[in-house]
Amino acid sequence: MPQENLFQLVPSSQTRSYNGDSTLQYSDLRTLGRVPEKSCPRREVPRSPQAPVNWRQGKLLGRGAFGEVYLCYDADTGRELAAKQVPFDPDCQETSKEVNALECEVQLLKNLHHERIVQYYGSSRDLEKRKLTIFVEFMPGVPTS
Ligand SMILES: Nc1ncnc2c1ncn2[C@@H]1O[C@H](COP(=O)(O)OP(=O)(O)OP(=O)(O)O)[C@@H](O)[C@H]1O
Repeated sequence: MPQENLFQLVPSSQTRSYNGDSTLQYSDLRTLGRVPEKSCPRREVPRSPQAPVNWRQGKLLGRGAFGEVYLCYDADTGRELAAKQVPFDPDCQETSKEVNALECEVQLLKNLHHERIVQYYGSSRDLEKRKLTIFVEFMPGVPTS
């Protein structure tokens, strides 16, 4: 199958990325002496990972309790990620609160950098499609479900 049929381009104007930064980084913890220098070998992860802006949706990787996970191609960096899509009702105050809480959680998880922890890159809310997309490191060996 030609490469262009594998991904669907998601224009950045449709999505609202939540890339706000919290200030405490792994390296800050190291400086503070909370993490031993040798306990965490560093990976090639940007200091402050960002959710992709222009990205293409690829094949379905699996389904979980809260939504579907798709392969995602970041058109700006050429990187492959996994995009977890959680449907929500933007007109419902209750679910909007839950989505806010999820976004905050992703913001915290973005600051965890460890080779044994899947890297979070951020999230974006699409009100039109009524979905919150959470971007995480793509783990090629994970069996599809
Ligand atoms: N980072 C990833 N890289 C590759 N595939 C993934 C990744 N994350 C999830 N998947 C695939 O998507 C499926 C669903 O994942 P998801 O995290 O939504 O659900 P889960 O692991 O069952 O946990 P839960 O539903 O409790 O959140 C997984 O079983 C896996 O096949």
